[in-house]
Amino acid sequence: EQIASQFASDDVCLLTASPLVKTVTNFKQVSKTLEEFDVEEQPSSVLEEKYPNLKVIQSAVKLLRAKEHLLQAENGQTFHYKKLCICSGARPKLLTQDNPHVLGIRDTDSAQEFQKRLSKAKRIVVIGNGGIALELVYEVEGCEVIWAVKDRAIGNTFFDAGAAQFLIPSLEVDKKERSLPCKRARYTTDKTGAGQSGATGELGSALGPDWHEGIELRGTEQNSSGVHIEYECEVDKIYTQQEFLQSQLDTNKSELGLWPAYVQLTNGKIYGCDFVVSATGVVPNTDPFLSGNNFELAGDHGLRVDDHMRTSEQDVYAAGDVCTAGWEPSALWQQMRLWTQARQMGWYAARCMAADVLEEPIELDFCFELFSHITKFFNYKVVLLGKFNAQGLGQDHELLVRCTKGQEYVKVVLTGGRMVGAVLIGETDLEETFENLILNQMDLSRYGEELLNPNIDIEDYFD
Ligand SMILES: Cc1cc2nc3c(=O)[nH]c(=O)nc-3n(C[C@H](O)[C@H](O)[C@H](O)COP(=O)(O)OP(=O)(O)OC[C@H]3O[C@@H](n4cnc5c(N)ncnc54)[C@H](O)[C@@H]3O)c2cc1C
Ligand SMILES: NC(=O)C1=CN([C@@H]2O[C@H](COP(=O)(O)OP(=O)(O)OC[C@H]3O[C@@H](n4cnc5c(N)ncnc54)[C@H](OP(=O)(O)O)[C@@H]3O)[C@@H](O)[C@H]2O)C=CC1
Repeated sequence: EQIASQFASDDVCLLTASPLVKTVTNFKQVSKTLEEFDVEEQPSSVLEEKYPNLKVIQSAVKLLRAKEHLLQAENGQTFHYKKLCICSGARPKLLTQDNPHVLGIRDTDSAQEFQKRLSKAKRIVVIGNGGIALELVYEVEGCEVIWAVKDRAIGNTFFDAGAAQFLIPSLEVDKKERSLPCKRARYTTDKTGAGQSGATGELGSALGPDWHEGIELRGTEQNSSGVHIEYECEVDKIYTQQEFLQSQLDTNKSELGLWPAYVQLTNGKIYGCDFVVSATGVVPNTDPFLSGNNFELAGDHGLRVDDHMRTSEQDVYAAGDVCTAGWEPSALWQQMRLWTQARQMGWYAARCMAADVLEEPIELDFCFELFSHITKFFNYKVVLLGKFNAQGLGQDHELLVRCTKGQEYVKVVLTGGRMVGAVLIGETDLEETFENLILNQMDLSRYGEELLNPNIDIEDYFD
């Protein structure tokens, strides 16, 4: 959209493997860096009507020859470009490939497959301790969930053990008694039921906020059988029923019951289950269509981009989950593969492409100054700012925490008396003030613990 509006008389092509195009709507800048928006899937005609110079072509790219500036699509068309931006996202990094008992969740198709399998399940095992696992264990009903996490506390990619402690009781509350959802970015999925995947069957767009809204995530049991958490363990082995029964494992097999699959954890425990959800992160979508070029990849296999979102191939930019920020980041920003950052990177990459064509200078956008994310976990609004988990600070930091059970959890990270990060759970109303305190790096030493005193209106304090 940004390129099409900046170069109204040039042809812009959006090549996508998905039949529907995701668009950002109701964009709202909540504060300097925090933003809220909806993500909607729309037919490509909506976008083409808005930008007459934009053409949406629904066909997966099968080959890129960057030196020749050309792309080949699966529908047989060849495209010559002046500038190209790769936004091919990421795919689930599954525990094991091609195991029919292991599912990942990424797009509408995989979410529907999950729902179908869940509707016949009594027990599932969820592996991983990030965004998807947190959402699933809370949303699934009528099915026992065994949740195996590597860490000592839940949700390690998003918060610390204190926040986890605050959230855990929500898992025990009966779903009917849970409070109403709070406001957050809404993601709407295609209601026609049209699948998203392209010809390769693997290229649907990632789901986003509230993907589970409107999908019933229910197993076969009448009552919710709850979530059982196994801490500090990983998967040792996954057995099919036949493999398990034939194995020499020193365990009472009949006691474990008869299940389609069995998961052996590194703590020695074995659980029978209907299937396993591998919510173990993502890997950028770079193959096979980018092979044969000279792209520099980062350690996480993302396309490394510089501060102008340029890859190592000339005139090829990248944005979103597929890329890895290769510039020296601000002390308060880190990359996380999220909607917010995908939108910001796409918008900034387009501006960089335009600046390069027009030979104009461009500075790294302000949104990369401070990490910020608004989301929802266990029905609580969650705001993450800066080095919210004291990432990279070693021992050189101090934490201040305020917690009211069932209501709010506030944590700030200070280093040298200055605020560098915060986790805000619940309706704290502190995000804007804390964002300002982090951005202006004011010395807060003299306020000490008063900073989180609930009887002080902190907004007035620092006005
Ligand atoms: C279950 C789930 C829940 C999530 N919840 C949240 C959340 O609450 N908040 C949040 O901020 N983030 C969330 N995320 C993360 C967020 O969805 C991603 O960070 C975001 O979608 C990345 O956007 P992207 O455009 O880079 O990639 P994608 O959205 O994955 O889009 C990539 C596009 O590239 C296309 N494509 C791939 N290969 C090709 C090819 N060869 N040719 C043509 N087209 C191709 C695909 O069809 C797709 O349309 C969630 C992710 C998942 C899986
Ligand atoms: N509300 C939100 O903002 C949401 C965001 N998302 C995003 O969607 C994407 C996919 O989500 P998700 O898959 O949950 O990815 P995440 O990166 O959020 O979490 C992956 C989790 O799996 C763990 N893990 C990795 N490998 C293994 C393994 N072999 N065994 C056990 N655990 C392992 C990771 O631990 P470690 O970190 O120690 O490697 C981490 O806890 C992410 O980019 C995520 O940010 C998804 C849902 C909601």
